[in-house]
Amino acid sequence: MSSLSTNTPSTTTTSADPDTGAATEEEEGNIFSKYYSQLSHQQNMLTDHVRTKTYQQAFFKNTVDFQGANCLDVGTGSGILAFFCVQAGAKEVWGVEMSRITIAAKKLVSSNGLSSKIHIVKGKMEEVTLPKKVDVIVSEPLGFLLVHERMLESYITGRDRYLKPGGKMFPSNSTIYTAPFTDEPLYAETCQKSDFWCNNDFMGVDLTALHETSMEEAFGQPVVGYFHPDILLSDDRGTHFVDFHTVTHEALKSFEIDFQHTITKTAVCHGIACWFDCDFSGSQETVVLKTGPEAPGTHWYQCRLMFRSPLAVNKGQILNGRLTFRANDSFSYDVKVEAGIDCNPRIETENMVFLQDQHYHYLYAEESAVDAQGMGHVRGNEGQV
Ligand SMILES: C[S@@+](CC[C@H](N)C(=O)[O-])C[C@H]1O[C@@H](n2cnc3c(N)ncnc32)[C@H](O)[C@@H]1O
Repeated sequence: MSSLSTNTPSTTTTSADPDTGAATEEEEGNIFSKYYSQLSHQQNMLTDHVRTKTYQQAFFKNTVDFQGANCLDVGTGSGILAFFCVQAGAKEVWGVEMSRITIAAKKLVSSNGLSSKIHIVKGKMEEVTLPKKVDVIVSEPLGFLLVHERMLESYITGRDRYLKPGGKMFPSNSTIYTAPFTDEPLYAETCQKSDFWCNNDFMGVDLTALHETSMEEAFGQPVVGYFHPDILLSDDRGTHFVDFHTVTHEALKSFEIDFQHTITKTAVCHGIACWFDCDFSGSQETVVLKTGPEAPGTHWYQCRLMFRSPLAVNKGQILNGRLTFRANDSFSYDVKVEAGIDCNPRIETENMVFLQDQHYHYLYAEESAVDAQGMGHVRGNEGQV
C-alpha cells in the first residue's frame, strides 16, 4: 500500500490495520513496539515530570519556531509532543508511530478536537510517506545512556527524509558524560549474585563450572539506577557530543568516548558512570534536559559500567581510558570499557589503596552489553522504571 495525500498521510509499510490495530509479524518481532503499545508505558513517560515539563517548556520558550509551522513528531506515542507543538502555535503536526498506541493517540486527538491539526500516522519513520516536508521535527528518542533502543537513528531518518533546509530539531543535540565511581556495596552485591554457582553439591550436581560464566553475566550488565554524586572520584568528565542536525547513521552506529580523569579521592574505583544532557536550542532560548546525578531524577536514571576487577586509585593520579560503543542487533549497543592509571607526582602515598595483583599502568578491559531485554529493569536502589 502506498499513497500520498495532502491532508491525511498514509504509510507504505505492511503495518497493522490502523483501525483494528492488529499487529503484523514485523511488529510482533519488535520488543519496543510491543512495549510502547501499552498505555502503562506511555504513562510512565508522561509522568516523568522533569522530562515532559522540559519538553513543553522548550517548545513554549521558542514559539517563534512553532508559530504557523508544519511539524513532524517522530515516535509520537500518546501524541503528547504533537499536542505541545499545537500549544506552541504549530499549524499542523504529523505524529508518526510504529506501535498500536496509535489507536489511543487518535482517540486523544479526536477528543481534544484537534483532528484537523494533528495527523497520527501508523508506521515506521523509515517507511511512512508524508505529504510534505516540515519546518520543525520534535521527538523523544532518548534511551538509557542516551543511545539504548537506537531510536536516534529513526530521529535522524526523519530529519533526512522530511526536514526542510534550515529547519529546527527539538532536541537539537546531546552530550554523554562519564566519570569514575566507587561503590563497594554494589560491587559486593554484583559478586554475590553468582554465589549460587559456587555450590559443588546442588542436589548432587557440581555447579562450579558455571561460576565464571555467571560472573561474566553479572558484570556484563550495566547498572541502571540513581546514585549520589559523592561516589564520583573525579571532577573531570569524559564527553561525547552528538549534534542531531548533522550526525550521520555511521557515527551513531560506532563511536568512542575517551576520558582522562584526575582522581580527587583515594579509593577503589568500581567502574565508569555515564549519563547525558540534551539541549533544545531554539531561535529564542536553549532549554536543557539534565539526567546527571546532581539533577532531579528522570526515568533514564544514570548508568554504571562495572569493572570486574576494581582498580585502586589515589588522589592526584590520572585515570584514562576509552568507552567503545558498537550498535548491535538487539536495538542497543555493546560497550567496551578500557581504563588505566598514569603515575602522577602528586600521589598521596600515605593514603594509597592497593588491591592484590594490581600494578600502576595496569590496563584491562571489560565487556558490557547494554541488553535490550533488560529494558525497564533497574538494579541498585530504585526498583522498577
Ligand atoms: C520514548 S517513546 C516517546 C513517546 C512520546 N513521543 C512521548 O514523548 O511521550 C518513543 C516512541 O517512538 C516509537 N518509535 C520508536 N521507533 C520508531 C520508528 N522507527 N518509527 C515510528 N515510531 C517509533 C515507539 O513505539 C514509542 O512510542
